[in-house]
Amino acid sequence: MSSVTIECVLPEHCRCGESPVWEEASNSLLFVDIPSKKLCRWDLLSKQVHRVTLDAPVSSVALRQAGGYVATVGTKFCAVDWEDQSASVLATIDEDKKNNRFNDGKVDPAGRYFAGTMAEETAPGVLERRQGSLYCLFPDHHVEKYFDQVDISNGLDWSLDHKIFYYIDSLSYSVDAFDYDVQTGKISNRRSVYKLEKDEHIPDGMCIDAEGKLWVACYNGGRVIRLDPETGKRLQTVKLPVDKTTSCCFGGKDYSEMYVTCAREGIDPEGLLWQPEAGGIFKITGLGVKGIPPRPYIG
Ligand SMILES: O=C(O)[C@H](O)[C@@H](O)[C@H](O)[C@H](O)CO
Ligand SMILES: [Zn+2]
Repeated sequence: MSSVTIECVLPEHCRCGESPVWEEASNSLLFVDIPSKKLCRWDLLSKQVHRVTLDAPVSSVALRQAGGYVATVGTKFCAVDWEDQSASVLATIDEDKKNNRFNDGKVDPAGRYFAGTMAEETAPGVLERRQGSLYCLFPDHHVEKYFDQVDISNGLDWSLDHKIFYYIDSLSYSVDAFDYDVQTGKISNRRSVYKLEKDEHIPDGMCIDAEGKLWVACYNGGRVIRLDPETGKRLQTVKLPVDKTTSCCFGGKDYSEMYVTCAREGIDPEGLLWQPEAGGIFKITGLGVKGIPPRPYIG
């Protein structure tokens, strides 16, 4: 039995850290700090972090096959040139909803960029309900809307055989599944595969492991949980020394380490006394399971 260890590897004070993505080519972790409008890259060997500030909240980032990255910035899908620190717009969504912004996003097994929206929060978890939608940016840069009525669009990933799309609307306290057609990108047949328990609080970011099990970061729950989407059972709970865990991904050597982002915003000074590392990047080792590489957007 390997033993699980948890370490804060980067004492960043992210207001809302999110969207961790491992970039093998640079041996680094990408992540965003949404309200700070920052896209960050942390180099595993040098331990240096580079930050690019954009002109609107950056809610997710993904690799791009053509080089650089893609990111969801405000209500735009953007291409990001890391060298000259610029973002160019690929598509704009929710133009009729002035208070909306993108939230979590990820690239599907065929290289399409999925991301959902939400109304801007006045405080963590406080927002106008059902304003969000789920979108997909296709390789030719056209966008399709899949559904609306979303509260906080979050956690997304695909099954290892690419036949299921997993999705979280946080305030439904449910992890959902859809049938997935990887040829067309179409989703159908929504159902719930796991309902969160009270002490798990709010489901946020999610990733799949190499055994097809789901890892969900629990906002306010201070943990990541491992779920079997076939049986609907929780298999494991890993607690972290911070409350507002937001998302997780596998990375490092052979994708054998898990990286977890979290938020500092919304914690009062008293709370910060017992969780001084809130907003940092955490690394979990010894899980005994690996992840899979992130896919690049192919447009
Ligand atoms: O990171 C996100 O997904 C949202 O942008 C955050 O604001 C929080 O998760 C939310 O506050 C939880 O309720
Ligand atoms: Zn999130």
